Amino acid sequence: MQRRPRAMAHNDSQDTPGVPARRAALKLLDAVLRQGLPLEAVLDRATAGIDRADDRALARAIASEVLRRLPDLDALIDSATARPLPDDAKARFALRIALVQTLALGTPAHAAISTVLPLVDGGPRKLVHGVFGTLSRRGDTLPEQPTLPDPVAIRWHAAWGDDAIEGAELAIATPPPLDLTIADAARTADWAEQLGGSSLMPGHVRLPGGHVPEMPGFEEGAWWVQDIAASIPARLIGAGTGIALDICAAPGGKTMQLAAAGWSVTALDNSPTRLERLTANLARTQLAADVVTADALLWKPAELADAVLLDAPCSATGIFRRHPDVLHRVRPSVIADMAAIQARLFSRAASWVKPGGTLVYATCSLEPAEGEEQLDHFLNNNTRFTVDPIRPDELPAGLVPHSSGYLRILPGMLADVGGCDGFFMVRLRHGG
Ligand SMILES: C[S@@+](CC[C@H](N)C(=O)[O-])C[C@H]1O[C@@H](n2cnc3c(N)ncnc32)[C@H](O)[C@@H]1O
Repeated sequence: MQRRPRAMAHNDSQDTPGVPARRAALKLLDAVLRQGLPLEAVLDRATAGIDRADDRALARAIASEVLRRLPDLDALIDSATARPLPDDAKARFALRIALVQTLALGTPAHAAISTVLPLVDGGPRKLVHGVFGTLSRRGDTLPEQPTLPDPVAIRWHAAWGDDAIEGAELAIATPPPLDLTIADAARTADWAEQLGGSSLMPGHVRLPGGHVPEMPGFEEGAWWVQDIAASIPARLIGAGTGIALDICAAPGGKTMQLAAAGWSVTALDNSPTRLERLTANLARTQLAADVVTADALLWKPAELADAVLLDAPCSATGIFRRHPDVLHRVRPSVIADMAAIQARLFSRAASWVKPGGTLVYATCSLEPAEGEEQLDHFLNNNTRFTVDPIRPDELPAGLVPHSSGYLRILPGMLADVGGCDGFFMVRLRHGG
């Protein structure tokens, strides 16, 4: 484990305005880049003591943008130093934070550097000031198409080729749209009109953005936020009145889809805090499900289900647009660990499906080990199940099922209408 930057020990109350947000951004970057933690998991801790919501949001925005632009920021820094700074040098962290503000977030140069220099107090202030000044005078900019970190580019190139790399790099530079799933698909056109959005398929509305709690329909629970790709696994199960098990359910996007489609849903998750969000979502949308807090590797249902949805825990590399930390902290060992858990969950989920019933397996991952390879392994070990091929008419225009019947969503797909998350999903039928 590398050393921690000394700035961690500082008392925020001593700071001038603007500095606490940058100090929190430094803590977030330290947690992701050096400790390998998810940014969301450390957000509260890193921003503790910052009263203003907009300062907390700024800290997160700065850290996220650094993570999106890291290889290009580092190339700029290296071009202005005689010898490369170590990756974990406090000066490099400070420069990344200052530069991303001027080059990507529109902060004036004097504000960006004056709020970052206190982060290196008692350290290389002169160096940071000098490198920042050199780059500002040169008028260097970041490339329009950001560069993926090398290990990710190599891995995804080997799996998916040039187009996916190009698609991923362009996706990093484009703010993702806000997708909503409409509880009553028959009202899709009404909501698209009321909210000023467009629809890519029934039950879906896409907007450029928005302040969700203030938007019409939020309080009455007419819709919930869900990327269009994430809405497809539950759509593959369709409407029904039998028993559906959603066994990695929280925060509940797919549980709500299944409940709205008529199923008697049991929503299971092993995270009590994430299940609190699921329960609040059900209350807001006035949809019903039995909520169970349990480890799916130990739990068993009382009876077999007509449909089982396994939206398995995964590396989440498919959601890099909104969570760019995955580009840096998901290493091969993380993927292998997740794949081992997925294989166990997949075979347990299969044992809970009635003869003739449906099993959907999905991951928001761009790693074959969490998608195609899981399916191969499952089919080799569960001969009662066959792939129930996904049909093109079940998908938004622009997404096409693989010839083997599953759906692989890669970066660059749907790019002309704003893109979507990366996913793998397959529908299987229990042959009895
Ligand atoms: C991809 S997320 C699910 C997202 C959810 N299906 C939705 O649409 O809102 C995976 C979930 O699996 C849960 N999980 C991880 N390991 C689990 C286990 N062994 N048993 C039950 N849930 C688990 C996590 O807490 C997480 O909420």
